[in-house]
Amino acid sequence: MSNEILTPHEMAEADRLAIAAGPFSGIQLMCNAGAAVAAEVLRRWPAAIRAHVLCGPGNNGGDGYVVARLLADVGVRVTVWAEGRPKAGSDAAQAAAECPIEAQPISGFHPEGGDIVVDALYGAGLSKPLSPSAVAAIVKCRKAKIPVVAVDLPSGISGETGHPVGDEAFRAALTVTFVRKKPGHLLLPGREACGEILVADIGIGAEIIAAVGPKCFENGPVLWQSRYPMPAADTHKYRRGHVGVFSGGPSSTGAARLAAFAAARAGVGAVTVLSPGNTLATNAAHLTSIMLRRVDDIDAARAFISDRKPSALVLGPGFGVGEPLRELALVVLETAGAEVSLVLDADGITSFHDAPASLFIAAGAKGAAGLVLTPHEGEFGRLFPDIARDAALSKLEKARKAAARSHGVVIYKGPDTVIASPDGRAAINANGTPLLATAGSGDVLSGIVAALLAQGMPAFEAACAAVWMHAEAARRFGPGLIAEDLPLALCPVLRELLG
Ligand SMILES: NC(=O)C1=CN([C@@H]2O[C@H](COP(=O)(O)OP(=O)(O)OC[C@H]3O[C@@H](n4cnc5c(N)ncnc54)[C@H](O)[C@@H]3O)[C@@H](O)[C@H]2O)[C@@H](O)CC1
Ligand SMILES: [K+]
Repeated sequence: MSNEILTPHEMAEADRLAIAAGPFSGIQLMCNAGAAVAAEVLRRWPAAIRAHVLCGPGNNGGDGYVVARLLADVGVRVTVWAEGRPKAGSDAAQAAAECPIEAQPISGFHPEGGDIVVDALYGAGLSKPLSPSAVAAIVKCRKAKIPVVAVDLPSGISGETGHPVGDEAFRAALTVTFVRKKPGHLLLPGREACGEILVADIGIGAEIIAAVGPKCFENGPVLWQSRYPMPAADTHKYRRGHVGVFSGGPSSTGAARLAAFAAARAGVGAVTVLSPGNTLATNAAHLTSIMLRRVDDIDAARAFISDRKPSALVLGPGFGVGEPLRELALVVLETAGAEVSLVLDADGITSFHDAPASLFIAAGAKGAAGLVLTPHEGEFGRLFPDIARDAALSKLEKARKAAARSHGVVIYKGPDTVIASPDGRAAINANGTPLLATAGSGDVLSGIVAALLAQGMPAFEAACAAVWMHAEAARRFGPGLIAEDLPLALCPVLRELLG
């Protein structure tokens, strides 16, 4: 299964190229799409008494007329409820003409228990909030508690953003989409409105998708496994990279240790916690295989970087917001060298609230260290306030703009984490779990990212892999998870990844 994601615009381009290249015409693609939906309805609900097919005026409705015809052909009692009529001469008009069932106005739609609803009102072409009669249909489905199968997307949800275009959208038990997923299938709340998602092949081949050139992917091992650092038989600890984690002051050392433990579990050969003098004893009491070095100021940080040549540094977790952090981050970016990466998290992001440009300029300079930023929603708003405020942008587009501006890979965290690279590539993570909404889980993520960077994985792939592994570890551990559990919970995930 391919992991590319097509924006609705790219999907329209794929349709156009496919129709031009043949062998399928527009109406044949529509028939293939309708056939895929009808087959899935029959497979899952073989005993359904009656199917209601809601058809809109565009090609989504066209798919619906095909579904209605095919279900009726095999003896299902089908009623078609239409909102608007297809434009004369369109593929949808042909599909409606070939459907033997007379469409009735959607206002008369009245489902009952045991029925199935096929929602083919609007898909990629949704351009405004749903009409009152479409909203009434949603309410009737909800009250009747009957399964809804969405064609392409639950009507009301934007395929671009995953947000409802108005106040209401269908909630489907199953969404059958075509060719590839769209961002709205993976971004919240669209993901929840879709129910189970099935991607049907309608005859648009991989060469057409390659010609469209999508740059967005569903995150998963297929995307990055070939770049995953496999330890060679003759490796030794420094060949597996060295991560340095800056510790905070006396009351906040735990975050750095969480990142350090996670980095160690994620396969880096050596990890050093860089600790101010007043926290050395606390850190020492909790560390065994992880090294500890006193770092009280910029000079000591510079000395560590030049003596011990770490390949990745984590700065921010528990460190404290302010000028010392800003200075340290800029020194690392400006002097550590392009072979070193800096993961800036938590306080590391908030510290640049008033001066984000200084960070972005330093990260964009020739020879600068690599930068990975890991903001959650609040931190994202502090670093990129104008992008965060722009309601027209999807989370995907926000992350992409932030990556381009900051010259860093951005991990925009949340239940639908988006990872974006300054080169325009992006991935939407789909294995997130509410179990990760626990204190310290972000520190662990930073440690995993740093470990993969330190082992030579390219930054975008390292960020994607870390996000996926972090969520996978949480899922497998299950309820009761706290951040301390996550590093050890990585082991079964790694066992599978490393084969
Ligand atoms: N060749 C193709 O392009 C294919 C398209 N397919 C289907 O085509 C769909 C996209 O078709 P369209 O681009 O025609 O878009 P839609 O069918 O989603 O809707 C477009 C029409 O609805 C109107 N409209 C949009 N929002 C409305 C609202 N809230 N209330 C009232 N009217 C509204 C628009 O003005 C336009 O007339 C896909 O979602 C998919 O289901 C499939 O048949 C596969 C092949
Ligand atoms: K739909």
